[in-house]
Amino acid sequence: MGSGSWHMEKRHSFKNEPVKDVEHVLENGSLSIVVLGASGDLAKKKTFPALFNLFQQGFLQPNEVHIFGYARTKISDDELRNRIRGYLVRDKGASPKDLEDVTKFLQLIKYVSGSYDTEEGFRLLDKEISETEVLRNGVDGLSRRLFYLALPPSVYPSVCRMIRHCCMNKTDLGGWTRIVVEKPFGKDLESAEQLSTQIGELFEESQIYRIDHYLGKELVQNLIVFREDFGTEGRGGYFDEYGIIRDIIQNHLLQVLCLVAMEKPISLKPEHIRDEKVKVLQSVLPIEDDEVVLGQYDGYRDDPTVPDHSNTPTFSTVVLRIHNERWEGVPFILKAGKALNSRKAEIRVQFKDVPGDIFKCKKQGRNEFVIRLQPSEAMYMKLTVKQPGLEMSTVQSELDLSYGQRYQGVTIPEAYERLILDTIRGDQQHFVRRDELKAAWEIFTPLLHRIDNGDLKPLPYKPGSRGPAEADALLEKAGYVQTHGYIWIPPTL
Ligand SMILES: NC(=O)C1=CN([C@@H]2O[C@H](COP(=O)(O)OP(=O)(O)OC[C@H]3O[C@@H](n4cnc5c(N)ncnc54)[C@H](OP(=O)(O)O)[C@@H]3O)[C@@H](O)[C@H]2O)C=CC1
Ligand SMILES: O=C1O[C@H](COP(=O)(O)O)[C@@H](O)[C@H](O)[C@H]1O
Repeated sequence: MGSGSWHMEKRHSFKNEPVKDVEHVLENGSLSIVVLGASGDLAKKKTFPALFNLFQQGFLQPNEVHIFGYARTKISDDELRNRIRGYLVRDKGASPKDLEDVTKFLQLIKYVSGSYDTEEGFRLLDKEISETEVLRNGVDGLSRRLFYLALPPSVYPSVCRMIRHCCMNKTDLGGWTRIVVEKPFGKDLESAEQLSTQIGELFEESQIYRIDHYLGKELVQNLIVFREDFGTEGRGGYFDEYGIIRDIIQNHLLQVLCLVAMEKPISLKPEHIRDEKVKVLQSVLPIEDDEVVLGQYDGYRDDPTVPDHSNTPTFSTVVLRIHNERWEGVPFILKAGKALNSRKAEIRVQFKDVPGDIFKCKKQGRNEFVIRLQPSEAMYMKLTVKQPGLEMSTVQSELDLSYGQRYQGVTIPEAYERLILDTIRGDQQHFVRRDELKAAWEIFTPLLHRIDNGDLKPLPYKPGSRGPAEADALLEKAGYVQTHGYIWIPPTL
């Protein structure tokens, strides 16, 4: 950086670049990526598009990679390809080059049909993988096998057993077998521990990648507001069994909180970072009922897959207290909801008022540091400054780092893209370790059981609102001061 000016270097390529302090071994040889549950929603909307983006950027080399879809539905290779084709190219619209890449990518995909609890299908899958390995490797390549479980957790144990018995990498070729498991990892502490034990008997912790896609987002830290402008349309059956705390707060928001509140790790090594996150989780005090507001939007129960008397919260605000030297007395407010007034995810750090304010409370609001995760990724500092002019009056303004403006032409990778690449590279930094998962469930299980037993009831709120008014009252009680009349507008180009 020169004096008086600055410049930005664009990273033209970071393919195979080792990340500092993380031991990556450059590997060559056959890489088989198996998407189990390939017929499903997540596979078509997230997993295959992420693989396509990695392929387009050269991280998945056609001479090394083969992709397998596996599920019970009886379809051909081409039928699977046709199901996912329309999801591969991002919103921007497809260029002729994109379409050419889509065709090349789809040619790498094969489909195998089979059940999740019998050996027949998995033996067939192993045969298909082994044949491509022989074809790709010649004599000295590696056998790398990545199994992505885009499946309901109820089948994880049997699927893991089948992989272990039928589909492990060929050790005579070297390489590895890794499995990626989706949330929800259980429904409470006991069921999560049971699942962890079942999978842990089959695979080493270093082979298990518990994915939380919030950890793959570009801007991830403490999160005080999380709002969505859509309800549970089409997912009511799943959602009603889990509710907003299990769906978003216990995992995504808590992970983000850990990254904000943790102390500096000894190094960037995944285990050092995860050690610090566990310390934060273990320092969280039991949740008090009067620091929780639950809501359910009007109309939620109209979904035919939702029971008429459902007590499931679609909204929650929860105050967490971290009992350690740094954070004693600071409320961490986690808020998430369906069918709210806007769809956004952000971390908002509000600064206390300065004691002995010489402006005699004429300031418009408190200073805040905001990290906007989505949409319009940005970091901005909301500040009270002097209104330019002869008068000594104040106004709110911001120092704004908006990514769209600052990093023009740079495509921000999708969370799943980054995380799948991490799995291939063997980097577990952004995945949830077993003890982290346990500590996270320890925090929320007592509250969840009280909700499940009907001891706490959700309050109604209107779709398109901020949630129940009681939630704003809780924020205020916790010490958060809402700013009125100031709105940050993401800059347009
Ligand atoms: N969809 C999303 O946006 C997100 C999903 N997830 C998680 O990812 C995983 C997959 O989600 P999603 O794709 O939405 O799920 P789906 O309900 O679409 O299920 C995926 C596939 O699993 C098979 N399947 C469904 N139900 C059962 C069952 N009861 N027993 C055995 N097999 C079944 C079906 O394939 P077939 O019948 O062909 O075998 C289905 O195509 C889940 O754990 C979910 O919580 C996480 C974040 C977001
Ligand atoms: O895991 C889930 O996350 C999505 C929100 O993810 P985002 O990347 O779109 O912010 C949420 O809508 C869904 O209910 C939940 O299962």
